[in-house]
Amino acid sequence: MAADNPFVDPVTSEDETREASFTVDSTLTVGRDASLTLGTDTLIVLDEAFEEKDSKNCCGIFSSSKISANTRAIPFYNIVWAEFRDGELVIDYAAPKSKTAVQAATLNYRIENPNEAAIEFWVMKLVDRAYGPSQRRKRVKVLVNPHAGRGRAVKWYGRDVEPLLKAARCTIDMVKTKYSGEAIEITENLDVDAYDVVACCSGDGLPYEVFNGLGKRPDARNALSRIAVVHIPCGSGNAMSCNLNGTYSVSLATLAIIKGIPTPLDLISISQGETRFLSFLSQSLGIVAELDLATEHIRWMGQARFTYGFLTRLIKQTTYPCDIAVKVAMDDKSEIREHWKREKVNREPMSERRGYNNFEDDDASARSGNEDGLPPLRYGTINDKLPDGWEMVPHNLRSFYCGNMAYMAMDQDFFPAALPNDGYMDLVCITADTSRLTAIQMMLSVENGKFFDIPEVWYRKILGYRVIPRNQEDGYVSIDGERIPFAPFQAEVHRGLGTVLTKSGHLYEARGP
Ligand SMILES: Nc1ncnc2c1ncn2[C@@H]1O[C@H](COP(=O)(O)OP(=O)(O)OP(=O)(O)O)[C@@H](O)[C@H]1O
Repeated sequence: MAADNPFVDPVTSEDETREASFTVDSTLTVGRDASLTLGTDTLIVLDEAFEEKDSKNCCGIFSSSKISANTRAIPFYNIVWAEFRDGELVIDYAAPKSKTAVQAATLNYRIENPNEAAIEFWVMKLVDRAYGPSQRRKRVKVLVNPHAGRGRAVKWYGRDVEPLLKAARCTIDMVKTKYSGEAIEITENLDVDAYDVVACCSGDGLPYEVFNGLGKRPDARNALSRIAVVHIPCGSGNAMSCNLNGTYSVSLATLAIIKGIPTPLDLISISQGETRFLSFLSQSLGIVAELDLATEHIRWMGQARFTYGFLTRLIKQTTYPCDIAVKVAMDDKSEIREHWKREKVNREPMSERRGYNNFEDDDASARSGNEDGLPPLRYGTINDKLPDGWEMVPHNLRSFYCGNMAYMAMDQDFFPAALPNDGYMDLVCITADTSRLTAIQMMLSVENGKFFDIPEVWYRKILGYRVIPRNQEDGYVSIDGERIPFAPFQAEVHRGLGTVLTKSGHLYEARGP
């Protein structure tokens, strides 16, 4: 049973019998004046030497975990490795450096006349508690975009990422990308049996390339389910880390990845012209796409450029005419909220979170065709006739915004009901008849978490859509923050096609609706 359930620590379950016949104290004495105790959530370190070190002020990184002059508590979450070798006990952990950063640190104790079996068993229990259901010693392909953000990704990798991965005994294979699109080539040809994780030290642009590289392979489905794509926030747009790691901190994101639990991720096929590619984060047209893509010239304003861009478009009452057909799954906010609450406590195994096992819709093609490549399109491409039951409706929108994750940036929880693998995209449309005042309220409400409840926010869970822009020579369509041609496109979601690592194993780090 334990092997089927990612939320049960298999090592713990299997070892219950071993433990029963092996009376091991939770406290390990590691010297005359020191002991280590496995507490509920922390390792409690009692060491007379702390007092002395404190008086010499040489134990700064440990001070935030101080319980008393000679006792410290290290959360199991922060412990990344422990081993007993050649008479020495070594515990590697992420020590708090500031409120928003951790750094690799080590505790060493040489033990005279050790009871090796007892110590090894104690170490095993410590590592079990430190990792829970998360895989240890992950094999990580790291891709660093040297141009991401303000060009500091390489420096941050060396300072914050690599030391923690090494402390966790991960296998590391790092490559700096040399040109745009190289991450697609690398992952299209990656030996997926040799790695567990592809980690992008970048903005959201590199994960977008990685999903698409894996998606181009003849064994796309296998590759996308085996390899967890993760993000270490080094760019200017870092929504992925916000959703999965709950942080913009490079070192805290690295720790979240070391401890992350494989989680299936819905991916979206976009069909435009003759091409098909994948989106993992969002698709937008109208005001949000322009803010994403057309405010580069005022980048010096920082986050304020979005507010400025939004207000100038609002004053001009800019609208975006288009024809839209949507395959709606839920359009009632209370139903959507109940759905999210149900999913929050859903502990279905991973295998049940991929594909549409009980798809009651019109088409069985989703499970037919090539078993290995990308799943067939249930709703066809943009060039096919409109699927049965879909209806093109003319709209005059201010914004068409479709999300697969909750946060679109730090504190920008646009899609609070989004879930990693419920098999739906979340769609927010803002219509032209929304007053300027309401539009401003909406903008402000995104930060204070009240966006979902504003009556004028038109929020739906959907399976697919087609958009055809009208009466505009040119404009902006943004897919995961990347610009694509201003031309008709169609989207449909594939349940749990991709894989990421999350802290919970099934939710984003957002509050929910
Ligand atoms: N060596 C390179 N030279 C130029 N472009 C690169 C290189 N490596 C990656 N890229 C491209 O940089 C783009 C943006 O990358 P990323 O999202 O990592 O950073 P970012 O700072 O958030 O960027 P942006 O704000 O421009 O989206 C990606 O499309 C990627 O293909």
